[in-house]
Amino acid sequence: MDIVVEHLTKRYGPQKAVDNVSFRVKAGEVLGFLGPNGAGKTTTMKAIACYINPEEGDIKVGGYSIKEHPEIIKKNIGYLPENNPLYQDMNIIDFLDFIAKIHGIPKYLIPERILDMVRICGLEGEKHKLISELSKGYQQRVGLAQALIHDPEILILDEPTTGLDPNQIVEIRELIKRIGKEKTVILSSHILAEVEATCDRILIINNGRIVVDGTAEELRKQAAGNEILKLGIQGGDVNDIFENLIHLETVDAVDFIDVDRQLFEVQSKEEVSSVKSIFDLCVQNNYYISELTPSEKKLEDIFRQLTLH
Ligand SMILES: Nc1ncnc2c1ncn2[C@@H]1O[C@H](COP(=O)(O)OP(=O)(O)OP(=O)(O)O)[C@@H](O)[C@H]1O
Repeated sequence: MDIVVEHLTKRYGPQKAVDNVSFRVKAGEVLGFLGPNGAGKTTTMKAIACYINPEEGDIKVGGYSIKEHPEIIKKNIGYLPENNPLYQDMNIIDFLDFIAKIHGIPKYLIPERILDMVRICGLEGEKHKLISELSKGYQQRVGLAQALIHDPEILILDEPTTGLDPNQIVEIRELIKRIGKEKTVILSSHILAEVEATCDRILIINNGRIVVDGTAEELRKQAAGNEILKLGIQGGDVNDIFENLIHLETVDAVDFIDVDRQLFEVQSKEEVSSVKSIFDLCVQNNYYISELTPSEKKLEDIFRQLTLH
């Protein structure tokens, strides 16, 4: 089932939490929804899961509008809300049984569905424990199990690794990746590395508006701009080398990184590379290159650049 979000706007009082947002998620895709606190991620996800009504715009899930057929959409969506609200005084089996009944799963199918969830979410060893006795990581697995029990085609996970320790984060990401092979997943996070590790595509939202839509690779390219090289040159006076570099036709700017080690940062002009002209310069002057590496802008920097207010 494809998800099509069209001109979605949601206001809280005078504030637009989501402002004319449009995007599409193809069936089978794992989409990372990324943004700083208060960007509008939860609001958008709640609207897709039919928990809130937007003032303007529409969302179609498998062709069904959230305005006309929320009951059909809810059947096809599994939702893990932020902070994962669970009944602490129930054990896992009873809790999943309760959720299965809410979803209207036929009684005779429920035991099998619960066993499937326990297996898929790795809950075998803990299944008779009270939820309050579980670690945060296992509670999150129960949250995933409740979202999956009615076998929805789409899974919406709001910050699924918040509050987990590093080992639990890795485990939950692995689990999401496995589930993502069979489902359409939208996952929100404000951690870029998480989205990059788990998702096919990234959507960045800021102040209620989409600022980027693409793969991590496209995002890097879009923000990469001009070529930047970290360059080490030996065999000549550091200031002469600097002067020679700055006069190369392809070079826009040169900076010292480390004078003693004769390391420079060279920025090329738009859409050209300076690698060949640097090489020719070294040959002409009997210099030699001790280091030449393109410096890649980190995704983290790109994210900050795009979401700075
Ligand atoms: N029920 C509400 N009443 C009033 N304002 C709200 C309500 N829910 C959200 N907002 C506001 O809407 C904006 C978007 O909130 P939202 O929860 O969608 O952001 P988010 O990207 O999920 O943030 P976070 O990462 O902090 O969870 C915020 O400014 C928030 O304060």
